[in-house]
Amino acid sequence: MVAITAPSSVDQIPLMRCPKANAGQAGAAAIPCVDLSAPGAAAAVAEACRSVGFFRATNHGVPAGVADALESRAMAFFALPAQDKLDMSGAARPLGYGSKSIGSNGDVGWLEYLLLSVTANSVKISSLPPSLRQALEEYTAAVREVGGRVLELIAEGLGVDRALLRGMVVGREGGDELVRVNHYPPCPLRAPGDCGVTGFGEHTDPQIISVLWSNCTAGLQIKLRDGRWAPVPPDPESFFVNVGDSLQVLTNGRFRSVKHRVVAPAEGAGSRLSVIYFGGTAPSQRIAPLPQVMRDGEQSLYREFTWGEYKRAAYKTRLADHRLGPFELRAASSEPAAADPQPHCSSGTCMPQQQQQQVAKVY
Ligand SMILES: C=C1C[C@]23C[C@@]1(O)CC[C@H]2[C@@]12CC[C@H](O)[C@@](C)(C(=O)O1)[C@H]2[C@@H]3C(=O)O
Ligand SMILES: O=C(O)CCC(=O)C(=O)O
Ligand SMILES: [Fe+2]
Repeated sequence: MVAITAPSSVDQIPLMRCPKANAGQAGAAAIPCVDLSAPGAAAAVAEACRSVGFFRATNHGVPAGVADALESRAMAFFALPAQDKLDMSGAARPLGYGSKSIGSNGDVGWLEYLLLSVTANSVKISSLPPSLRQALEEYTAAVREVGGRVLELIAEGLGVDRALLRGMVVGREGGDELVRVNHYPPCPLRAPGDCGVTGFGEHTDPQIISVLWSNCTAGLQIKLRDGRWAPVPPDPESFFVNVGDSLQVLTNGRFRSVKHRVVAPAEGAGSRLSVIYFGGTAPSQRIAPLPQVMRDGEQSLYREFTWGEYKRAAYKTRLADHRLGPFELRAASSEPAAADPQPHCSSGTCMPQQQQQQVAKVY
């Protein structure tokens, strides 16, 4: 097991329980798969973004070694003492190294992570080990290509200029692309009832798209349109793409940003490692429905805003909040209740505090 000495401020975090996925294997089957190199990929991508807001992408052209190299370098980094990780990366504010605390508004999860900004040519990192830095650079260059290809396919599927969305995001000067490496060690805690421990609580991603890779340890779940949670079977040979809030707005709600969450691996399951590329745009970019997707007389469901404005507002919210709410113009885009169909612990805490403290020391 990876030994992490958590900073004392997070030793006492309440760990949230995470009810089991309730869409079962049928839910997993509901996850669309798109061969990015096939003829008809644009239509398939658009249909997946419309129906689920999430899909598995195959034939993406990234050699397996690229993610594998990053996985081994990242695991070696996360195995270092906490102080070394903090010294090398700085404490997440929001960029840097974080442990258990997500964002700055009280969200917690059973994970540690690196959150990094991608600049024009490279990942902005001060003093990470050179081998990790190199693996991150290579991975980022590759995943950006996948993101760019997906954005071209989305544009084609929507019937807008093929380069429009890619140009908003990939390598855009002054843009806002992020890479996050999440490490979820096996969790020795047992949540009461039919629950697991929350690794990363339910949320939507605020950007345009997110492209995720994970190792073969499961945990990611997405919320289907009918409110059920579907497990996403891991597949290190594929990438997983999800629609972010900004793409929901750019399509005037035709594509919906998908709620997702991660359940921490149980003891014996191995560590989950995920790497996510978040394709955001420049702070000055206006986020509004693309005129080319609108039908005659169709009204925007959202008031106008820029990415900078949305991001500032988003970072003041809690993970599970409906971040687009304050930007919606009418109830037509109503969000299904955030509440899970299965009841949560009323206290929000599922571990006796003494047990939490013990576990914080193990983890
Ligand atoms: C609780 C939070 C963490 C987050 C910023 C926020 O206030 C709400 C959105 C969160 C999220 C989710 C997707 C990405 O992981 C992330 C980097 C992002 O852009 O929005 C995180 C933010 C974070 O971890 O700082
Ligand atoms: O780690 C994962 O699989 C997903 C994490 C996630 O949703 C995020 O970092 O925004
Ligand atoms: Fe996410």
